[in-house]
Amino acid sequence: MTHLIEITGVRHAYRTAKGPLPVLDGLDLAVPEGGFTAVVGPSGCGKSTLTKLVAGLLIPDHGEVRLHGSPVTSPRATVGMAFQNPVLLEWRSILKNVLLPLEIVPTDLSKSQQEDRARHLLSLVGLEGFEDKRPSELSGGMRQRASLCRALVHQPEVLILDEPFGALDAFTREDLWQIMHQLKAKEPFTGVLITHDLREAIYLADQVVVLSGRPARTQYTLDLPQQGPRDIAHLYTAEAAEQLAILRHQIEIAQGRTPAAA
Ligand SMILES: Nc1ncnc2c1ncn2[C@@H]1O[C@H](COP(=O)(O)OP(=O)(O)OP(=O)(O)O)[C@@H](O)[C@H]1O
Repeated sequence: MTHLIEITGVRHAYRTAKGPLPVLDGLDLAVPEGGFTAVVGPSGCGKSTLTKLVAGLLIPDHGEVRLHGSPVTSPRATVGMAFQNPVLLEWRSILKNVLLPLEIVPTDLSKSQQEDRARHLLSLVGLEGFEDKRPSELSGGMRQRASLCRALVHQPEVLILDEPFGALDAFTREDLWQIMHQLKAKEPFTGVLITHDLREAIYLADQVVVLSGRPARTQYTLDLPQQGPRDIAHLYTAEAAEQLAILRHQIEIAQGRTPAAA
């Protein structure tokens, strides 16, 4: 199978005043085109570092990160990112916030096509009618929906989501999960989701990768094949309970609280 994202044998250490801090030590990850991989692991194990490597914001000390077979050696504009804090610019309308990447990334779209695309994305996430509002006039969940549109507006080949729903209340978070499935059905992308929420991982992803404690390596991969959007009711099935139990066990191993089976 050809993979859009291929990470092989990646090792990376940050240079700090106290010497090198090894963060990744044997990271392997492959995401096929159109795939959606969730990455979970103990706090501070190197999950955000992994996203920086995919975006080309960091270059690994050893090993390789490839997108469509070509090594990532500098920042890639074709990677869209959304974070826990949506960081929308208050002096711009919601529409103009969503259009921001198209002012930076080269595009063949005319100004009116760009605006049509931004409006289309906003309508897909239920923000039709809010295009001219300022970020502070929207709820946290609405701001996060706008930031997802901004991450997708330039049709990135990879969408990286670094705990985008972590600051939302449980109900808003579930709404956003369902919106993610609807978005993916209409605006296909290849995604990497960093999360601490195992339910979120099994609801959204078709592959969950568990990282070990720092320095992190790929400890375990759970495949969750899915055809089309998943019903939220999936989370209350025996199958989901079993998947969650497997992942919880793996996290305990990663945290050093349970020894790995021989
Ligand atoms: N630029 C940097 N320089 C030095 N150390 C860093 C730098 N960025 C991150 N670190 C350290 O590297 C380790 C891994 O950080 P990273 O943010 O990748 O972990 P994480 O798994 O995303 O954490 P969390 O689950 O808490 O969000 C942490 O100990 C962090 O303090």
